[in-house]
Amino acid sequence: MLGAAWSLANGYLQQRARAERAEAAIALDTSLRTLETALAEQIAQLEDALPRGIHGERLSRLTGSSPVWRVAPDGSTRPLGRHGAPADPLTRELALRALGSALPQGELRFLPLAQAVQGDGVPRFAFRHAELTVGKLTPWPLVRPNWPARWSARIELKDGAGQEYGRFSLGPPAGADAPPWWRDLVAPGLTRDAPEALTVGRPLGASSLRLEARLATPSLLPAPDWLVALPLASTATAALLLALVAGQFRRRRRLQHQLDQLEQSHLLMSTSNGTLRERLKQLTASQRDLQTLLDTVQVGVLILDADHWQIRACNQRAGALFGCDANDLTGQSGERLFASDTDLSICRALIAQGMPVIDRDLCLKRLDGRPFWSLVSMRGLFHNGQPAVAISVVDVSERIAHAEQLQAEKQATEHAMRQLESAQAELVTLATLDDLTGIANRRHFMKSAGALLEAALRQRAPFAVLMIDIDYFKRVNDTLGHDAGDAILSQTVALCRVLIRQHDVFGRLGGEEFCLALPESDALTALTIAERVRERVATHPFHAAGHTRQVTVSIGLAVWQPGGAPQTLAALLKAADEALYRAKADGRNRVACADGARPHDVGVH
Ligand SMILES: Nc1nc2c(ncn2[C@@H]2O[C@H](COP(=O)(O)OP(=O)(O)OP(=O)(O)O)[C@@H](O)[C@H]2O)c(=O)[nH]1
Repeated sequence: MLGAAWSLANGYLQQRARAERAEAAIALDTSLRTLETALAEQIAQLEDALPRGIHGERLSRLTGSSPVWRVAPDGSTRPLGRHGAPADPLTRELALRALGSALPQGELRFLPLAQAVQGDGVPRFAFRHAELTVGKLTPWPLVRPNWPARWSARIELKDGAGQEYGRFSLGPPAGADAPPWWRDLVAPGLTRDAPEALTVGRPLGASSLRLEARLATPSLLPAPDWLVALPLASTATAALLLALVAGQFRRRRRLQHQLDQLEQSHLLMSTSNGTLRERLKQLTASQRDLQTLLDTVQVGVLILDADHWQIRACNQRAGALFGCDANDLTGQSGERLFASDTDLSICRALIAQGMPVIDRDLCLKRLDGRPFWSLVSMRGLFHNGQPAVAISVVDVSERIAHAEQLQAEKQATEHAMRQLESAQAELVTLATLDDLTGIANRRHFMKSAGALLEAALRQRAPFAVLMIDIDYFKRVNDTLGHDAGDAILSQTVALCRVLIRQHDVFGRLGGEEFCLALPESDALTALTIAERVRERVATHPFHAAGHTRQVTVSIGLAVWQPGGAPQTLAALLKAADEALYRAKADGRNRVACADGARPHDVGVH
């Protein structure tokens, strides 16, 4: 009897040990696959959230959460997801009541909410899928094979304030036979799509959403009938069984320890993913800020791929500059934006050599072919991991047009200034020079000679004047005509100008009468100059009106000597005029000195 009982117990225990090992392996495999699934989804979320270009699609918003509850052997539950809801007391209660000391370990996992904000501004949420994973089942001694039929899960969607937005259930009505999908659902590690999508048709508040999953209250499971026979076994068999059970419990603790380690890893991964998700949110926000900034600035920005110079992205200003929508500009060849092939070649060569193009005035072309001047900068960079070229464009057409207008106005002003100066010079000439001879007129001579005399008086330097008059000039006019007289007047002045010094002043006082002011000239110097003039004119053959004429001049000389009484120009000229009168009276073609100059007159015939 004892041997048979031992054999029976031993066989049973070996069979049970095999079953538990198989279950443990399944549990491990399930946990690993759960981790892989979570990891794959996080990677998918990361990829979805990666920026797709400056003007690409709107970035996906990471919303919702992936609450995962793990039911521990002591009946406690705790969330594994970063945003998981707190452990549900009802779930704990259910687990304890249903399973006693042989608890199933599993996860309720509702993966993640897909959110869509549609045109009416109402957010809609739907479960992508939900899964219930039972990590470990212990069929002995309390759980019967049909226990899953007594379970169901009710899922509620609530916001942070507890406002409910919808609910649905997983599982058959209590007491009904389990349909095939429910058996599949509770099979270890199996993931099942949610039976229906849940749509929330009204706006949500600012608070975040959370999911609550509750297990419906199951019936307490009755103990199997054969268990009643156990107290009838012998004390030794019971002791042996208890020892074997204790060994199984030790084995079970080891497996539990491994599962706890896995759980820790999962928790760590969830925490890391939460950090990553937070970082992605920040990146998304900064990307949004950057996009807003790019769309706000008045600088056109384009990103071209480095190989083909095809436009990958641009901001709205760039679209406006090139006369189209930014989306229409994307995909175009960047080369067609250049009005000059030479400019294009130079820019491409510089970028290819890794050199930036900084603030170049380039003529670019709108998509309809109209050129416009712009200030362009370019440099190479990496965009979405690919070598690219960033181009900034500032329209300077108005500035250049304004500069050209200013240049035209400047040239017009300069031309007007030149005309004014010319007119002014002409006026000065008219005001100061004699029309016929080109020497100073009477007014200008009086002014200039007066200034020279004042300087001479201050410096106590001698100052002389010569009054020159052509002899018998009336006869010239009468015999050769007035024009010939003009010609002889001009020629006489030209002869005299050759003989005078740079600082001397020569003027026509009227008619055929001229005056020469000689600064720093005493009587002898003035007399020498006067004599040269007289002789030069007298010996010059004048040609006028087809005739050759001899002309002579008479000269009156007056001098102010240092030490003498101060003289005025008028007084000096009067004295010179009186000397001239004497020269005429004495026979013309001679030089006569005023009183106080030379004591004698000089004459040559
Ligand atoms: N062609 C010409 N003749 C002028 C000009 N100004 C004055 N005359 C003439 O010069 C002549 C001056 O004559 P007079 O004052 O009598 O003197 P003159 O004939 O030179 O005789 P003397 O001076 O005494 O030797 C006049 O016939 C004027 O008409 C001028 O600008 N051009």
